[in-house]
Amino acid sequence: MKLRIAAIGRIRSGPERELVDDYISRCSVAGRAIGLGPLTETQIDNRSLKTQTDESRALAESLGGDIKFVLLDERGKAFKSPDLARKLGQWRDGGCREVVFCIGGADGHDREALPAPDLMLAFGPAVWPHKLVRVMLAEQIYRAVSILAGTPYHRE
Ligand SMILES: C[S@@+](CC[C@H](N)C(=O)[O-])C[C@H]1O[C@@H](n2cnc3c(N)ncnc32)[C@H](O)[C@@H]1O
Repeated sequence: MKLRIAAIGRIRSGPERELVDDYISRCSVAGRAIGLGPLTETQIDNRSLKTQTDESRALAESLGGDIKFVLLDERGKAFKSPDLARKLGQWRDGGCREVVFCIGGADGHDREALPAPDLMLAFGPAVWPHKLVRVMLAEQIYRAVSILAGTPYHRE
């Protein structure tokens, strides 16, 4: 089952770029033997997108068919890491082809321009900057894959 982060805005360089790239590559290695990955990233260039609705439409167009759609939103459900891992494992075992995790831009999502999500995932009720959300999401996906792979990365 492929894994993908789709995000509004491009992170070209800097500490967030380095962290996201590191988790993406670690995740793709850890998931290889257990049918998860690669983890990839779609960065949506929003320089010519004028409104939140334009951004959400562009996100919707990038999704593709036959996917599980995870919307990142502070109003969503917070998951313990092992529970997120379990959810990904269930989707993989159920024959899901790809999971796409979507992060909005500075103004968030226009829900009417997006399909209904299979899961709305929150990293708590606080609003985080979208670049940090991308780093945290890449890490949590890597953590979930590590849990399913049985590696010692995650500790409780
Ligand atoms: C700066 S926030 C946008 C905040 C916007 N005012 C709103 O109402 O959604 C940019 C994006 O980061 C993600 N995000 C921010 N905080 C989050 C949280 N606590 N949990 C999950 N995603 C979050 C969401 O995808 C959001 O669209």
